[in-house]
Amino acid sequence: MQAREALPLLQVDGVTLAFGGVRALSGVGFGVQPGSITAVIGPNGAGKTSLFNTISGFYRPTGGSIRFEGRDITRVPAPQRARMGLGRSFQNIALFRGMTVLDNIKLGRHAHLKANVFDALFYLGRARREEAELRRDIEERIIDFLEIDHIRHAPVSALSYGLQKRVEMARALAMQPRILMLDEPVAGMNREETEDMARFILDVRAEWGVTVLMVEHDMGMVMDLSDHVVVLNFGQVIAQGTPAVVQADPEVNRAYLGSGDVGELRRKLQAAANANATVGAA
Ligand SMILES: Nc1ncnc2c1ncn2[C@@H]1O[C@H](COP(=O)(O)OP(=O)(O)OP(=O)(O)O)[C@@H](O)[C@H]1O
Repeated sequence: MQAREALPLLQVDGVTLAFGGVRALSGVGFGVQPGSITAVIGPNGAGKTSLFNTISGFYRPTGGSIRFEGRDITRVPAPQRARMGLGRSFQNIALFRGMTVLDNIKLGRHAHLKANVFDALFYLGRARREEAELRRDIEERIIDFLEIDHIRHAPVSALSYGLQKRVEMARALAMQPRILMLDEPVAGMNREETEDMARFILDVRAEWGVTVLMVEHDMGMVMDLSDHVVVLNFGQVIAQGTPAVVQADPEVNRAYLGSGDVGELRRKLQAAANANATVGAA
């Protein structure tokens, strides 16, 4: 929890996105505070992936603006946004499956360094040595942190789904992001894998100082981990605030009722509330 409101690290204002006649996003606005864990939730088709793709620059919004560290990035191309510090994972894992874990992580790092190729040429020998050392340091720190040392030389295709998700997080971290965007980080995971991932998300903030923005369907996890929750429905923000505020919002309940998800949502919200009451605030 932050002691006071700082300037948002990421500010989304009035973002609108249309695919032909389909309005995927309509005037979406929210801020991500530095050091926070912010979650975007909503029923299927609410616009969560479209929003993520717009923030990371894969989609160009038809209206509105996105500011990152105070700078307007609405028209900045996706690779540049990544180098500026917007790292992300994908709903359907986007790793190179035939390559090893380590090579996938190296690729994340490479994307980060690409902008400095010409600078590096100037300093050639020294810069290259320093870069190689730094690169190794970062890779080792990430491998150690995510507890994936034992699989570093394994091809990604041989790993369980949970481990692949962890490697994807490692690759995103290798870019040394200021904000880590996680698209359904625990989708398809069993309970143990989910708990591991929740711990990594909390630790990534605590130990690496990385701000987290995630899309997630697992309500227990969202309510446990998040400082701020943004609820989308039909491409609009229908509620946002702390987990407690969002859980109490009648429109949120109606949105899930309309989608047929309400039984599941209520059960999970109740479980999360009970757990919070027992454990106290995180
Ligand atoms: N590439 C696309 N072309 C056309 N329509 C799209 C495209 N991507 C998304 N949409 C539409 O935009 C709306 C929002 O979809 P989006 O995938 O962003 O929702 P979501 O909240 O991520 O859903 P889910 O939880 O199922 O992943 C939907 O009506 C969807 O059909």
